[in-house]
Amino acid sequence: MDFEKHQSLHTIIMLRDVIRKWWQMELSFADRHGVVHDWQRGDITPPPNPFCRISLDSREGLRRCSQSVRVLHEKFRGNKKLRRSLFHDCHLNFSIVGAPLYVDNEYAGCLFVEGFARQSLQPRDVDVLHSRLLQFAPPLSDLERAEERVPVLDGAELAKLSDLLEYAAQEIINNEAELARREDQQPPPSAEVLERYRFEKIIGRSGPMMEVFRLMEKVANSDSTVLINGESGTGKELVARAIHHNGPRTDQPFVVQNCSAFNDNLLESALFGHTRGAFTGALRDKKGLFEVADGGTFFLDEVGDMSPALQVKLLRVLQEGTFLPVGGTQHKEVNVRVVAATHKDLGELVKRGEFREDLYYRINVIRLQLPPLRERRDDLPVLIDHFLRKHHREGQRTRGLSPEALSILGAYAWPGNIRELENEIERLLVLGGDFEMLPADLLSSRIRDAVVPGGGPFIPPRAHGRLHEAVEALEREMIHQGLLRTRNNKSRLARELGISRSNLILKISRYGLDRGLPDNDEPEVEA
Ligand SMILES: Nc1ncnc2c1ncn2[C@@H]1O[C@H](COP(=O)(O)OP(=O)(O)OP(=O)(O)O)[C@@H](O)[C@H]1O
Repeated sequence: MDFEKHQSLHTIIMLRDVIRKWWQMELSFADRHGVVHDWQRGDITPPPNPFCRISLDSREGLRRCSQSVRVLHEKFRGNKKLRRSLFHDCHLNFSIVGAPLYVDNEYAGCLFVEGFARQSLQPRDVDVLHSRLLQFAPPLSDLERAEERVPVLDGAELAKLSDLLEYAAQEIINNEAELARREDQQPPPSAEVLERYRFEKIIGRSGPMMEVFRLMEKVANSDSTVLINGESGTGKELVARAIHHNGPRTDQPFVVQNCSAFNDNLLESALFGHTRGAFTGALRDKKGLFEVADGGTFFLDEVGDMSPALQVKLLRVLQEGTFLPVGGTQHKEVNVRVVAATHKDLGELVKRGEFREDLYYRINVIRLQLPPLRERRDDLPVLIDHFLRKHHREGQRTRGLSPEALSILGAYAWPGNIRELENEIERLLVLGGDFEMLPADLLSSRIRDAVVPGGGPFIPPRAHGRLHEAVEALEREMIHQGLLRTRNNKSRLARELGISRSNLILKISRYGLDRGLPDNDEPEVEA
């Protein structure tokens, strides 16, 4: 959830004011990973509680405060039934109170207020507090005054604060639903915009692609860093190029580098260049790609595969526009717009400590999510048509696909996405010889077998015989295709089909569809 868009809500402004006036504390937000974005950005309003102020000021203290918030967040995340406020004691033994946020029944983060005591501090408490603080900060000179400034909330006050937090959370949830409703009602992108992307050869007219076009239109003219997320072959590079060509840097270079293509040393030298003698074989100075891209756009593909050392260097380029070539002693300056892409969940990598959190927030300014082809099947006919024209050779008859071939392509899960579809169509055209309509048996066996195990013919729904048998045949087919498409994710498929998970499992077993399928489904906690 993007908390920014709720900050200006009248109710949130009022509640924030009330919390400040009554208790001198701050209303804060942690996202669905338990990350407090304001703190990450260094945007910390100094709390009057001097112990908390010192803690938030120090690197280690901030880490411990964030960890304390994360414990509260884990309690919410671990139990979907917890919808009311909760308390937790922080690393300094003060209290945090938080209220969870749910959007579409999914946990989306929490609102919290921290840094208060639940009863007056005793001299012994102050000593303990002070000694904990000493673990990462210099001694406090005036302990007595510090102690007086700690907000103390008794039971009744605490109940009020919890109510306010729950109220604020409800306001945000309502606002989120309202924004989603308005988004749904937004008019589709203008004909001019669609024409432009058609020119860029980005084909798509499904809902998810319209959303992508709308966002592209917004980001193209800005200079902000963009993160494109999507499985392999979904068109990340194509979209990055279009963003570049539709923005002010279009006359400047567009440079591409895949971060998983080289080992660390080679990648560093490719990105940042090297000086003569920097390593064996470096016979002369060599410009890095960041320098080549100066003034233009740099598309960094598979950014999630960058080593920690290179992540530091990339962060510096993004924050300061400078870098040091390998073996160099002088920083170089560049003005490059970075469009990064990955098929990985960078948030997850951050949690596992494999991707720097500060870099994540720096590149995740605007995120474009490219849908996999299986989630935009409406685009299949236009994409097939596009690739039939694209790979049509001079002198060949214009050809189409037989209905049976089309229905197999329509049912296939396309793990390799548009790249796989394009290759398949190109292959069909080569193999098709003089066929007017390309038949299903020319399709790759991989595709035929996945759709109809054993490679038998695809049976379209019957239009004759007994109704209940035809309905059962259709139901079986839909579940079967769904299992292939979702890779056996029963929770997701049940949601898509609009039936309960237990009902789906019963049907799978009744139709004997559970044989030979990998069991990678995760049980879902029911709300
Ligand atoms: N919407 C689209 N319309 C037409 N062609 C597309 C579309 N999306 C992707 N393609 C084509 O599919 C192929 C793969 O696209 P691209 O290289 O941009 O994907 P990618 O997500 O960057 O893949 P990878 O992560 O494997 O590098 C390209 O030939 C591209 O032209």
